[in-house]
Amino acid sequence: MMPSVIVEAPAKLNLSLRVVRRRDDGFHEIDSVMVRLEGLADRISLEPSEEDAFVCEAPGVPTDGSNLVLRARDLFREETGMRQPLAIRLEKRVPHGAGLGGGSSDAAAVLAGLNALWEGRVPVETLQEWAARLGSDIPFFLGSPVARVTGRGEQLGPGPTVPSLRVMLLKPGFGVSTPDAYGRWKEALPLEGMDEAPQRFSWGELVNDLERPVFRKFLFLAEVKLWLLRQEGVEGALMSGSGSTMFAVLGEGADPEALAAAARAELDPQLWIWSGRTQAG
Ligand SMILES: C[C@](O)(CO)[C@H](O)COP(=O)(O)OP(=O)(O)OC[C@H]1O[C@@H](n2ccc(N)nc2=O)[C@H](O)[C@@H]1O
Ligand SMILES: Nc1ncnc2c1ncn2[C@@H]1O[C@H](COP(=O)(O)OP(=O)(O)OP(=O)(O)O)[C@@H](O)[C@H]1O
Repeated sequence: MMPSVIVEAPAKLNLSLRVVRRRDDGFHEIDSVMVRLEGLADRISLEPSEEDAFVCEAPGVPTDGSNLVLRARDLFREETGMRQPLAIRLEKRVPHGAGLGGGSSDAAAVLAGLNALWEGRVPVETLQEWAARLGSDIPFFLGSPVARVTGRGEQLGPGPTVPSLRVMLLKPGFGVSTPDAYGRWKEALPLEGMDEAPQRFSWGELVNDLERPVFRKFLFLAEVKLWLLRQEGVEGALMSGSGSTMFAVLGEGADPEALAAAARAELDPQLWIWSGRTQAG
């Protein structure tokens, strides 16, 4: 019997997300700098067994064939002919509907993990081609921790040199649907009082063209951004991907625990909050 493997599936942030145009196939051409996070990751165990099984206890995450973990498993099997039954367990730590690429990262981790069980026979470029069939964001998770992505998100290029950034993530109880966010792009009018200009840093800029359409529907997210920008030690604030996670880039003087307590007291006691670092590129 093959050995088992445990793979980590880290979350991502979009430091910049420019939407260039809507394509004829309904997808949007984007130009984005994506970074992976250090220490915020789902965990997936892939255990060769007598028959297939899949366990995921996270509320709201599908356990049927629509879960990206199973879609990645099935695609790997179709392409390689690997037949070994597997007991798969997915432990979610990354919230879903959050713009953190949780499901995408799970799919990439399964492709990489199954390839490890398959003695690394599939080159990473081929895994990335398969990944792109499952979702636009997935190839990124099989490449460098910082990358510039174009096309519908599946074309990877070298990213800028970004140091490990101190960040704080805040997510309200609701999620945002990615197709809905892209669908509202362009129609949305500017929001009064909202400065959409890129926030510039020595390593690049923070900007997200999906903020305007998403903020129009979820004004609370605009409030979170403005609140963050007023706090001491916060150097920048942005929505990640299509939301609903808002993140702050923290200066060395910021106190994440005090910030989290203030956010819960002043914005929403139910906020999910995580603080840590991005992986350096
Ligand atoms: C918002 C981001 O997270 C930013 O990194 C991604 O662009 C989303 O990528 P994803 O979740 O992997 O998206 P997919 O699963 O490929 O697509 C879901 C849906 O989002 C919309 N979509 C997605 C990617 C893209 N470049 N343009 C789009 O219009 C399409 O309606 C698509 O049917
Ligand atoms: N392994 C998975 N983990 C989480 N959600 C999954 C998974 N597989 C399928 N889904 C479905 O996909 C939806 C979006 O989840 P996901 O975590 O990928 O969203 P997201 O944070 O918006 O990602 P992105 O940043 O790629 O837009 C979920 O609400 C769920 O129905």
